[in-house]
Amino acid sequence: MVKVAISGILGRMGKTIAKLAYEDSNIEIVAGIESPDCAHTHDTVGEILNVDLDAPIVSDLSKVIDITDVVIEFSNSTEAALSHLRLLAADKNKKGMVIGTTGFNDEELKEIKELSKDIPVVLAPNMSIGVNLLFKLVEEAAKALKDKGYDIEVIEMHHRFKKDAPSGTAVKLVDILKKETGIENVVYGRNGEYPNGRPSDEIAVFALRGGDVVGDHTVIFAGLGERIELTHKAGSRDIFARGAIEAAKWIKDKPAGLYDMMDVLNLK
Ligand SMILES: NC(=O)C1=CN([C@@H]2O[C@H](COP(=O)(O)OP(=O)(O)OC[C@H]3O[C@@H](n4cnc5c(N)ncnc54)[C@H](OP(=O)(O)O)[C@@H]3O)[C@@H](O)[C@H]2O)C=CC1
Ligand SMILES: O=C(O)C1=N[C@H](C(=O)O)C[C@H](O)C1
Repeated sequence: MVKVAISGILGRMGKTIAKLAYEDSNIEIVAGIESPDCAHTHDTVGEILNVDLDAPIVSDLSKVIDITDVVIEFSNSTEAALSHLRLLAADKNKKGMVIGTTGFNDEELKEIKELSKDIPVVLAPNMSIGVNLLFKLVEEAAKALKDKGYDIEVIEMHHRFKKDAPSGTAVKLVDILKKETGIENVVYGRNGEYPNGRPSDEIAVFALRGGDVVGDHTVIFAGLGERIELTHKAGSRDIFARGAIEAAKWIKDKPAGLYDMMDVLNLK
């Protein structure tokens, strides 16, 4: 049995994870964590799910750290996620953390790497099986098409409420593409004059926002006379939530270190 505290419990992902975790006989939800600034609409996770579950909703992780094995972090705040990680890393019991929050800057990522020397951390901008397979397929395609005259464009679309752009998944796709192709120049959108047309040594990223789109990602490799498009479309947040729950089970009792969903899903 893995005892989890879910951070961002009142959010879209927090509620989805709580619903699926409650149905999982190997998981016990011991607490929900919300922002100290949020309107305190629920006292327990049971009230959110409309079930008999007395797990308290708190705004201070230190109040529930002793009863928690793993924190599942899906707040929309990178500062909140980092402050939770700092607390866990400093705790003598070395609990694990699964981080789904996106939008970390380079300095924050450096700190996550440093703190994960003390506790096991799964950090993944996308916890679905499909997207993690997409990462592999994109790596293969980029390897095969490197220096063969294919322009690379990345397009993502998400719901109108999303706070960060481009998505964490698109950032990871770009990291893979940069590594495999050696291209360093990344542009975000286009506007203006291009007298010499599209430079071959760039990767372009387009972040679309609108409506209730759960999350779409496409990588285009466009050559002269043909085009390959690798696309993943999420139809439900359950795919991310299931991944987060699997990661929480996987990370319990793992040695300290920084892991990703490729480790959890054995896709490496
Ligand atoms: N890795 C993955 O597979 C996926 C990652 N994500 C990422 O997860 C994050 C959350 O997404 P989503 O659920 O749609 O966002 P929501 O905005 O719906 O939910 C986030 C919740 O976090 C809360 N929050 C803010 N500050 C704190 C804090 N200090 N402690 C605890 N909770 C806090 C927010 O409260 P308030 O509203 O009051 O600010 C809100 O209730 C985003 O970064 C998103 O990109 C999303 C889907 C899949
Ligand atoms: O905010 C979201 O909704 C999502 N965020 C993640 C990201 O930024 O990549 C994953 C998913 O696409 C949904």
